[in-house]
Amino acid sequence: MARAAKIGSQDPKLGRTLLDDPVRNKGTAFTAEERRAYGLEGLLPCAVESLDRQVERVMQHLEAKPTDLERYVYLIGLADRNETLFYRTVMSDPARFVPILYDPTVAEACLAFGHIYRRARGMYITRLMKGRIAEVLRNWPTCDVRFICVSTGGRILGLGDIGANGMGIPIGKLQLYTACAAVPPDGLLPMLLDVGTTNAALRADPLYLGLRELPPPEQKLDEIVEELVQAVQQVFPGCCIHFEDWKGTDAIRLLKRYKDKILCYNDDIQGTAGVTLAGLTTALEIIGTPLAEQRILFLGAGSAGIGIADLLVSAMQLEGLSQEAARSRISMFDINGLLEPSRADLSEVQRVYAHKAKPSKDLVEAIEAQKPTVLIGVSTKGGAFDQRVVETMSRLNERPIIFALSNPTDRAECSAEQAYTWSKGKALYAAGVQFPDVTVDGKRFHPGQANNFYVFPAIGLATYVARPKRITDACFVTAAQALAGQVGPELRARGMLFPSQADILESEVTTAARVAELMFDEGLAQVHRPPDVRAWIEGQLYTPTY
Ligand SMILES: NC(=O)C1=CN([C@@H]2O[C@H](COP(=O)(O)OP(=O)(O)OC[C@H]3O[C@@H](n4cnc5c(N)ncnc54)[C@H](OP(=O)(O)O)[C@@H]3O)[C@@H](O)[C@H]2O)C=CC1
Ligand SMILES: CC(=O)C(=O)O
Ligand SMILES: [Mg+2]
Repeated sequence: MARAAKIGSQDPKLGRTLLDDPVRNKGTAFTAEERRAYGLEGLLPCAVESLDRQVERVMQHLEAKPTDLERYVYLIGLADRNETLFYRTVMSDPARFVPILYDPTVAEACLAFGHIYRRARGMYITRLMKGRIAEVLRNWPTCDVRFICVSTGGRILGLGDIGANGMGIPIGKLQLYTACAAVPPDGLLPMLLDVGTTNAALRADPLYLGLRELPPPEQKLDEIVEELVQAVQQVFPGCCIHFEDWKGTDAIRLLKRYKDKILCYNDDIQGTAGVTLAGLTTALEIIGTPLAEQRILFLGAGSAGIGIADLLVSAMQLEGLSQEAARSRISMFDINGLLEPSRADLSEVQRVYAHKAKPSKDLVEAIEAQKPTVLIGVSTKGGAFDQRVVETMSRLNERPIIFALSNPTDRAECSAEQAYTWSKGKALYAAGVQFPDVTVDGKRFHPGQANNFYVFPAIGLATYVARPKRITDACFVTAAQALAGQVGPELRARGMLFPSQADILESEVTTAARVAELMFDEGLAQVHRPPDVRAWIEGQLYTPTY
């Protein structure tokens, strides 16, 4: 589905307006006829170029930039000038551009957000708007908003609380809905719920763009969130709220509160769980043992850790274990050590993974005691899987599964090179970022990238087409199964646990089709079921053409 040029009027003054509108601007691709009709003559050089020629120029500009952060700034500027050209560029080579628009470059962009800021690309809601949030939402120029990705900036990647600087994440996540899954970009609204920040350095930065105050207590935060959620239902009915990168405890509490009440999901909890289950499914098929027989140890027991653990429990139950037996196969270790019943600092959701064991603050000691077959890092602690950790896992297991999921690159619990070298090529490894290939003893390994971008754009696409009432946990299990099903023998032989990023659109559409089928099967979808779901989805995909 190409985006309509939306040029109807014969107003000769329209030209300037068109050039300033990123959705309708074609730049040098306006034809001679259009230039005459819309008062564009003289406002452009005489060459009339194709979209592909324009992409060629963009590629040259990008080539000349010295860093990925500068490429990021350039691409965001391009999106502000000409959205079609922006998406044509990034969709032409997703494996190259996803790491620039998103993880890991977006981390640098967020840290420098107030300094590289050009223009607002979404909405900023603050507590100062309390009582008027619906009125403020109406300031957004379109009422057909299909997705809001909202963060408080309370936990951005593994960077901690960076407040309003976190806006880079909702912008990037929604750009990936389109760049990876061809969700039409018109109805996507990035949002920063600015509740202040605990980050004193940022509050003192003269170029910081957010509220310079500490976040409110939980109850006050929840009141603002409740008003925002209700305002979204009123102003943008049918809109899906995608929660992203909130402080872990807020993320878990709010998902529990809203998941059965409104159309929403939390990507860090549910999307991450989906991609991890997919990677684990593939890894276990390579080894040839079922999930229900694994012992899984997490480093980190926050929103991502709990989300993954809970979904793994559901998946083990599908393999026949009771909930209790499934939970008993999962242990967790956080900043205060192994989760066990004598710990007084655990939340309700953590307590179910606190099994009777000797208290320990030493990860290697915990590994020796628990004998995990799978080690998953979601701790934000770069380098936490040191040589002793990887060697211990490799001594205990013929093929240790080691997922170092913390972002960005320097927060990964271990690098691909470390995992393959220290395990002597035995590890089945994935990380949140894409590490380069590694050669150990003459064998080349292609590390997996277990990042939720394999899942959330597909959930977005399925939601876009099927308009479900709710997004359930089953949607994420289905997404994981669909994703794992796409890693055939040839990819596995290369050590790959996920589909190739060069084929990301194909992968997301395949996953979305399975999720949409489930939405119809479970009575969640609110549109008429078509005879061929996949073909029906393909007919609604955005293509960046003029
Ligand atoms: N690859 C992917 O797709 C995704 C990756 N992530 C990454 O996972 C990480 C965690 O995210 P999330 O769970 O949402 O964050 P949270 O803040 O909710 O959780 C972090 C957890 O790690 C623990 N922790 C902190 N420091 C250490 C340490 N030094 N040693 C052991 N544990 C520690 C925390 O303990 P305490 O609470 O006591 O401080 C907490 O349990 C982030 O880096 C994020 O980028 C997240 C989502 C998706
Ligand atoms: C990838 C992601 O969502 C995160 O690191 O928070
Ligand atoms: Mg996230």
